[in-house]
Amino acid sequence: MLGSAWNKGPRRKYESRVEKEVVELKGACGIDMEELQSAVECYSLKVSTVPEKGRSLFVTRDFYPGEVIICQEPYVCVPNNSSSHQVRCDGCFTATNLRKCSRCHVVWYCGSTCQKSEWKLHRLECEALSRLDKDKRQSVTPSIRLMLKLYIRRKLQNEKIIPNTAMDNYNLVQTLVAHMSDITEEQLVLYAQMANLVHLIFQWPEINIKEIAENFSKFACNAHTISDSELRPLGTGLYPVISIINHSCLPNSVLVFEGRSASVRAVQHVPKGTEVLISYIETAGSTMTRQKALNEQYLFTCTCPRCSKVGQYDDIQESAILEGYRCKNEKCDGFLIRTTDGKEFQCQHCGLARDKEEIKKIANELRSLSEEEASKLSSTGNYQEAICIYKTVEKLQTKIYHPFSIWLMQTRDKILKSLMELEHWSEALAYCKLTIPVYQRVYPAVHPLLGLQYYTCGKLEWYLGGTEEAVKSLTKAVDTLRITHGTNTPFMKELLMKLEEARAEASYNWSSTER
Ligand SMILES: C[S@@+](CC[C@H](N)C(=O)[O-])C[C@H]1O[C@@H](n2cnc3c(N)ncnc32)[C@H](O)[C@@H]1O
Repeated sequence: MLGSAWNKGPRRKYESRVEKEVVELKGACGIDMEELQSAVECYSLKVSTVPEKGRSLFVTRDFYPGEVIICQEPYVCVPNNSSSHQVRCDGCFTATNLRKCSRCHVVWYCGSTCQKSEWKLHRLECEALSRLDKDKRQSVTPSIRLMLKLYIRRKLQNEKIIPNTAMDNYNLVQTLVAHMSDITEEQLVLYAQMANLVHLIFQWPEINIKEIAENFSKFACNAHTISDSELRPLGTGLYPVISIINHSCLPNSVLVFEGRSASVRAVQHVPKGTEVLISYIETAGSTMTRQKALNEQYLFTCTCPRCSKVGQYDDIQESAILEGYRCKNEKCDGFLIRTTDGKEFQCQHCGLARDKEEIKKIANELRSLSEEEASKLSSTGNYQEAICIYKTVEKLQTKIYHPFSIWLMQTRDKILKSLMELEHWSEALAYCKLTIPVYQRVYPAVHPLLGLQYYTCGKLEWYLGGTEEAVKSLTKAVDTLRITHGTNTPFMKELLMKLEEARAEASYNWSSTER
């Protein structure tokens, strides 16, 4: 099944990462790197190479919380349309009033404005897709489409149909990290199969299967999930300058989207000369969980200040709370550590021992419950049935996991979302309140997820008539989200308006009780 170009000759041994970066910085893309440096200089930024990390983005002036460090339109992007995701418009990612392209029957648009704005890119894709039979069209996943669009964009820029700019050209894609020598054989085979499909769809002799496979590997560690203001995933995009930003589990910046355009905002003071760092992953997990996620998808070992604590008492304690077990005494909030003989766990607060076998039994019961089934049920609108499964999971998790467990927090979040869909506001508020102390513990004070949870809490309190509580929660939401999301987006304008209305209502209620 593998393409001939891929099979011919031995797999090239790739140069070491940093060496490769230096070659790329000085060599093939020399001119573009200079152009890129002057383009990012306008943002008060500089690209430098750091040992063990490769290219990195540094600030050349102080940035303050809430300030946009850089924003960029995608080089290419696609909505996550699939059988398990809502279908969205290729232009603006909306999910309403959609119509399929009448020729290829693959791509959707909300109207002629989006269809016209995407036409330059879609024309060649449409031609290629409409040659496929129905079965083959089914195999055109969002990742395949992202690759088709990448090559079309390259072709249109080469032919000067779309202009090249310093921050928007294919040479920047060429400089992205691919990690070809580090990925598993299984991934390699998958990328080669996907590359074959792209080759077959295009039938363009000038594109080479090996290069397409390498670009799939680049997507895996450089593309970003485009999400809405409430961090619900909508699609995937490649932003070649934002892709220069490295990861930290204690980042100084956050990546958010407004429509398809991406903005990186400072969440704390970023002094001149500091590296801009965002988080690539969910940072609520233990060091081991975070390291695993980073190693598997991004193929590096994080050495940020949080990860450097691995093995120290603080880190052991944090892992035991976030992902470990609870004390047998229900009134005790202590965390458990395995005893030296490995047969039991011991509470580090009250000293009570807990039998490993008893925990194992409940863990097995938990494993037999299908959370996958619950997630399918809620994605098809069967919220009541999904809640039943999640509540059984929650009951068992409460028996074994620490009250600040992230597993318990995630289950309660799923129950909360389903309850909101069913408009069971009062129970939803109770669940939201259960999650907030965990959010406060696992996320830094300025984190979009914490801000959004305050927002949900505030909205529910307001619907339920708790105006004063709503004002407090919405104020906390605004304090956080004005930094992570800015103040000019429709989402933030709506939140600010809700806060104003809640304040007005609270002062009216107060003045009427005074009278
Ligand atoms: C999106 S790219 C970031 C830019 C990249 N440094 C470059 O040279 O193009 C992601 C890759 O950068 C590297 N990287 C990112 N953050 C890192 C970190 N904290 N430590 C080491 N390598 C890191 C990893 O190789 C990762 O796969």
